[in-house]
Amino acid sequence: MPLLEVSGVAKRFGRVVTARDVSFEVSAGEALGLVGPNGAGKTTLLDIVAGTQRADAGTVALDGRDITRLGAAARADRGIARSYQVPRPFGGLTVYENALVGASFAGRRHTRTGPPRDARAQAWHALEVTGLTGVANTPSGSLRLLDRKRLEVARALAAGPRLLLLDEIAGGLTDRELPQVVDLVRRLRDDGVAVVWIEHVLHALLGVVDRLMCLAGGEVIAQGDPHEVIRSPQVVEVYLGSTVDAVDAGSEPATEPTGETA
Ligand SMILES: Nc1ncnc2c1ncn2[C@@H]1O[C@H](COP(=O)(O)OP(=O)(O)OP(=O)(O)O)[C@@H](O)[C@H]1O
Repeated sequence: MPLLEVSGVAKRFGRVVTARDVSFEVSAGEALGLVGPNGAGKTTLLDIVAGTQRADAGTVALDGRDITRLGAAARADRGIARSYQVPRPFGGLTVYENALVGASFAGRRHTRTGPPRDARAQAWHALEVTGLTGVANTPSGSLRLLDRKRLEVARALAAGPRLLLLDEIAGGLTDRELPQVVDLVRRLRDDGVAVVWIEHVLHALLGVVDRLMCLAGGEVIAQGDPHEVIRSPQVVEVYLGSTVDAVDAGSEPATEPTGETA
């Protein structure tokens, strides 16, 4: 049984259709890459899985249980965590305190007297995994971009997710920084966390994901083996254009810049 099962999801904002009968599955410990042109509906799809947006139609199931009607907090309780495209840590809090906020978001661990011990341990573990223990006491507002991206993952990870939804965590990073993020996602996946990763930095994605899905105009136009997907004529036409041969070599599709820069 797949860990996540999205079936027949539809969503529109007025005339803008962001999902039209979208279906996909993710197994435990599997990494799925999500690509597509700007405005294709990728982030909205992540929102629908995380429960921060309601679909107009379709279902979302986790472990075979329908969670379509559950809100974001209840889904977090069940093991879904997400990062946001533009990291917005609580700038006045330290890196550790930000991770602790993430750990406390997992409702089952929250008590009226504050975060219990295992939340603190979980927060510290998230900093260890993401390589942030050296800046644990640094105010997060003063972090460089790479560490802000790591903190965004750490905050999500601190909630102890089984399914981690990542939204463009590689955007704006340098060629020297990128492999660190790729390695981080790979380790999480290898530790058994299922990952759905939206990313325009294709060669970063291709270094990790088991499967790739391309969304355009709210429709899944290809999904499957990553290298087959990037060579699919439809994906080349609507997303990659003439850069397809260069993608494996490290170039990126010609999209509008969407991530923030350093
Ligand atoms: N809350 C909202 N209200 C109205 N329109 C919205 C809302 N959220 C998203 N949209 C619109 O839905 C479309 C899809 O947006 P979405 O952010 O899901 O695309 P995306 O594929 O993630 O794009 P990008 O690669 O640029 O991040 C866009 O046209 C966007 O303007």
